[in-house]
Amino acid sequence: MLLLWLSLVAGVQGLIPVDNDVEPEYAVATDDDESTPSDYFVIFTVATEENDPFQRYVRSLKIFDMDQHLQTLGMNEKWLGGDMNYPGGGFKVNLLKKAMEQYKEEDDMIVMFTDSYDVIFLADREEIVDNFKSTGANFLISAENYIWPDQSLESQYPDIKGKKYLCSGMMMGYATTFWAILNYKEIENTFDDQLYYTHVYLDPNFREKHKIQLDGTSKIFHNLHGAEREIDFGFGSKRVTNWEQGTQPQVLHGNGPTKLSLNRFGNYHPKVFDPTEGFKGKCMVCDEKEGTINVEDTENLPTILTTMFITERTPFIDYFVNKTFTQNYPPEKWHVRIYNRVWGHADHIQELVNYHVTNGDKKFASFELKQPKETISKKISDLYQEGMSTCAELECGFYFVMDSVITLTDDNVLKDLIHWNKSVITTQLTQPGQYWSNFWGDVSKDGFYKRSTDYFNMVKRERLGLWNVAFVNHLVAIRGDVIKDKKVSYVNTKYDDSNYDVGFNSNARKNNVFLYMVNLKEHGHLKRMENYTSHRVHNDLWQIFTNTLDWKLNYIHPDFDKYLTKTRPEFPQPCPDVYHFPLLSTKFSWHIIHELESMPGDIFAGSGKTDDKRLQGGYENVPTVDVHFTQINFQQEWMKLLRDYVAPIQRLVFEGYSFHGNALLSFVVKYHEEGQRELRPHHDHSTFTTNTALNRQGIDYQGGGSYFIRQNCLVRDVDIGWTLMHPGRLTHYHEGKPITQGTRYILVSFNDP
Ligand SMILES: O=C(O)CCC(=O)C(=O)O
Ligand SMILES: [Fe+2]
Repeated sequence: MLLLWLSLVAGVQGLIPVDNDVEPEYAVATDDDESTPSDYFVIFTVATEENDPFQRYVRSLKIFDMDQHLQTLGMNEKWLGGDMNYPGGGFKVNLLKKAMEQYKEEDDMIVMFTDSYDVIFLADREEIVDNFKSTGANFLISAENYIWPDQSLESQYPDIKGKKYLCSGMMMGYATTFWAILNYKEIENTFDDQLYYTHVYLDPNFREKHKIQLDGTSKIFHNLHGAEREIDFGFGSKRVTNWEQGTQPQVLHGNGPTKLSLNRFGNYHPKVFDPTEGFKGKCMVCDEKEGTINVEDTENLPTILTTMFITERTPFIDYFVNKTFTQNYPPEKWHVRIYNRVWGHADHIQELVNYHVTNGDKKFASFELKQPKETISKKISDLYQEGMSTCAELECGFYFVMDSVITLTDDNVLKDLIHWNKSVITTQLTQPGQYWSNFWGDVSKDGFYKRSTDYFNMVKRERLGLWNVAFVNHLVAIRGDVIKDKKVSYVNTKYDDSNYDVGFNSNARKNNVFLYMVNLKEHGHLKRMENYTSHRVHNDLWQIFTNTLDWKLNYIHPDFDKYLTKTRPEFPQPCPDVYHFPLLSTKFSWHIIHELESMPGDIFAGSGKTDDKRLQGGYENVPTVDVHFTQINFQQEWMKLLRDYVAPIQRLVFEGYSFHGNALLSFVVKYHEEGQRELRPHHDHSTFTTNTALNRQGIDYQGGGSYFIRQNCLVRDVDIGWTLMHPGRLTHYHEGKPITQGTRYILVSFNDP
């Protein structure tokens, strides 16, 4: 026994690197030692490059401590097995034959062969070997429902339990048997390997002599093609189960058109994500450090290129450009490009560039702005492709595509994506309150959207993790080496120019590039681009219905939310029952003034008289020089603002009353030293009034202010966007104090008249 034992161990040395300095202890090994014969195991695979699916394969082996058994054949060698899309692969058989020669007499050794790009392991060696032994076979080959590549052999297949046709992507058995199989016949490199094994299996004498079986019931191997529905996903700690056969397969093969299915299984198994832990589940792979980039190590951060693409008219374009420029990344390692294809944005973009680049303090590694005169005649896909080639020329470590449809609300997006070190990755961006996002869980045959079973769980942010998905766009980080190796491209003649992103994703999938989406952290969202008007100066002001969240980010005062949580006694009250809070942003104030002042002629002219045709009664008791929101079609927008932001504050400060949502008169008042300077004492035609400062007392004008006569109280120094809220038709008899210099703008709304 001991003699045989030693010869076995000699074989093991070929599999596991042995440290020569260590005294070999195996000669005195006991049965439960590491090097018992059950250890005598090797897994072969053939792979010519260490791409994403190969890394997934190796990780699945590592999870079960089996990577030590792996021998990869053909790595970095030229593939001689013909076109992978057609029958071929005899090359695999010949590589195996060469590698197996050394084990040809090892009759206790168990050898496994699997494909790697479309295979994952789901169990450990012990379970696999035990299951193998329980079959009584000397050699076990995986089975499927379809005959390939030679249908004419149909009648020769023996009937067995479960699936009866052979698939050569996964097999295992004793080394001596495998050797016999590999030597059944000579095989050309370009001959089909599956057909080779089929001939072996369909030779009844050979099959019986060598006890060759197919694994018809997925005891070990499960091929997904035509058998996806037999499989119960099993989650995290639970196993993938073939409920039709009552088995728990240990190796899963995404053969044929089931690659995306396998990707989905691979999002959970082995030990990738466990949705059973807690409500949201647990991303197990997210905790793995191996292969990731430490983005805290600023010295060693990769050089990057970010490219902003503006290919359609975009609301809140300045927010998009600003948030890109202010990302947290060392500028000396950061190249920036802008491709603008929209004439209407050209001047604005130039201004933003002047601010951030020409006059900014960040000195970028390089910068270029391409305006419509250069970009408009080019195809969109060519612009994206050009950006990518620039990245290759600049030897960048990562290339970021950033489309103007995105809104980033976080400054660490670049680093957070680089961290994962993936070939292609995005962060989940979704239209607020919608299921429209920047990734697809699955694609149909034609390459377009298809819902995956877990898409909603991700979009609703119920499952947070790192996901291998079918399609990503709008914010995409692509690793430099993937670009250099030409595995990704925006050029794809199958799709028209407007579907440049569909073409990109299709190319990537074809080239075994995984497309990741991470949703651990909320980095931003997507805007809606439809219904965007173009006839205003500040069209964004009218976006409160279409892009409500962006409207808030841009036009509501940054401190507004803090006041929602205050109690009434905490609320600033400059005069009795006159409350004071930050409502609108400085940007809103500037935009609304600018919008009115850029209208042709003088839109304020003609107002300020008691006869007022704009009013239903045609008469205004205490007229101001003003513009009513009805005049600029802003009334509905303003009412929404009242409902969404003013009403909750009103309920807080005037307890027991609830805003009815009416406001017939909302207007911008202009006091000017040469026009109307003041407003005489009056009551407002409202239950409560809001009065918002749109410019600065002491800078833009002198004097002014709201004076509450009965309370003998003047409020003068109101910051931009801050709003006074006071009772209207009773108790707060008030006047507008005269300005002594400049122009004063206020926004007044008579609420619930
Ligand atoms: O000038 C002010 O602050 C008061 C304006 C006012 O009372 C009004 O427009 O009704
Ligand atoms: Fe008033």
